[in-house]
Amino acid sequence: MIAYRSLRVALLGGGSVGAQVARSLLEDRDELAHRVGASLDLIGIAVRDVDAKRSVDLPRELLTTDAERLILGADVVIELMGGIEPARTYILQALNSGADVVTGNKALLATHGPELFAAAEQVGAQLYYEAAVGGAIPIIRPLRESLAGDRVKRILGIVNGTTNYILDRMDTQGDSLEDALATAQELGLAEANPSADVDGYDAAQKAAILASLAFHTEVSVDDVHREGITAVTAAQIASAAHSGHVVKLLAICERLIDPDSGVEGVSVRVYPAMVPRSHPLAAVHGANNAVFVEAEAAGALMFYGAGAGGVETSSAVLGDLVSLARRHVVGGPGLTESKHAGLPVLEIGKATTRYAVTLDVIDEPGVLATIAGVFAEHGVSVETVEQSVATATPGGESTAILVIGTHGAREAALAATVADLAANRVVARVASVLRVEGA
Ligand SMILES: NC(=O)c1ccc[n+]([C@@H]2O[C@H](COP(=O)([O-])OP(=O)(O)OC[C@H]3O[C@@H](n4cnc5c(N)ncnc54)[C@H](O)[C@@H]3O)[C@@H](O)[C@H]2O)c1
Ligand SMILES: N[C@@H](CCO)C(=O)O
Ligand code: NA
Repeated sequence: MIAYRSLRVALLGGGSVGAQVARSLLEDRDELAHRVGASLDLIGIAVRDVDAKRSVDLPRELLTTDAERLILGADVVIELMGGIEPARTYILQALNSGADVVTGNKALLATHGPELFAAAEQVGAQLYYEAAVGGAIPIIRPLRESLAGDRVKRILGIVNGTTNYILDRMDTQGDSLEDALATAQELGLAEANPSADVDGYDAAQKAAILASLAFHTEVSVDDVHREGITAVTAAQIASAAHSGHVVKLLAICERLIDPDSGVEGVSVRVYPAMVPRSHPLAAVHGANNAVFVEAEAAGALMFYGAGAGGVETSSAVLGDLVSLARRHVVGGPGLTESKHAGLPVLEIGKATTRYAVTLDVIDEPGVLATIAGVFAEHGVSVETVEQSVATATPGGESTAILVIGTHGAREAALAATVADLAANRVVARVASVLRVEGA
């Protein structure tokens, strides 16, 4: 047996991911030592309660409630507690004492990333976070390293498994949103309070992290336009299916020329959108995640797999740990965060998207012309129009359903069109406005 030098590893958090990381560190000790060229010695696991029941039995002598003391004796700190505080303070403490850090904490990175990366750079420490986006799926390293010589133009990501599960059930089983959410909760996918997932907060955090890396620009979660899935109806899903689309909650990061100033910026947004069934993202079912990257030289790439799960996510954490530990052994500076481009983050009104607008209209001569006129007035070009059979309302009026597909239009122009349509006498109801992406 080769006598390796020892790297002291402190683990903060022994929950769903942390416990699996601890198990691998203990069970695969020799193999990991060969891969790293140093032995990874788990010196302790900081938990809230050493007597709590866990999915994996962790050696009692490793458990401690004194995280600060544990950090002081470590070469590498793995933060898997989640949340902003005390995770932020602990990571800063670790970096400032010269330790390298692995974290999966998207909430923290999307709000305090620049502060953490600056602290790491100041002391030449490394900060890795593959688990923060797409769980087990390698996407941070590909953006940070593999595509470092290319120019990413756009990312379309399904980065929240819970909402993808819900929308997939609505599409494949015909469930209502409420029923699909209840099933996701029964399966332990969605929390009792599902807001972080269904309101798009989790996806927005991941979008901020992806955009920062892809565009070499600091993007915070506050810069991300966010719409969740709570307003998506079974009727919208059925109507999307009818036109060969599927509805997905997308995290969209794209380079954009500001239509007003002509200056390049980025647009980062999360919302449910119709995706053509022929697009690779349409085939992402259940709670899986996928990130579709369009780069100038590489073309279209898709990264697909398990976006969550303790065992699966531990793979990403261990991959980071091995990479960072190798560098720790060899010495030299770690990867620093590249933010030199400093592109402005443009508000959603400057983005261009295609739309499907569904209207209940009065069925009388000239209505189609009136509606086409409203679109034309705002410079929104109509690509397709579909009218379905007229029905009589309880008031005796005849109505028809119109589904209007637009060419690419500015968000602001579309919003003004919809407001005018809603106020028009011939429109009984704007039944649905959904964006179309990936076409
Ligand atoms: N679970 C997943 O599938 C998944 C996927 C990707 C990323 N992540 C991220 O990984 C991190 C961990 O997630 P998880 O699912 O394992 O969470 P979890 O809730 O299962 O575990 C968190 C652990 O941290 C401990 N903890 C929390 N605050 C603490 C404190 N102040 N002091 C000591 N211990 C404390 C808790 O007791 C618990 O053991 C989070 O940032 C999460 O966003 C999780
Ligand atoms: N709640 C998240 C877990 C992984 O970040 C999801 O549903 O994808
Ligand atoms: Na990942």
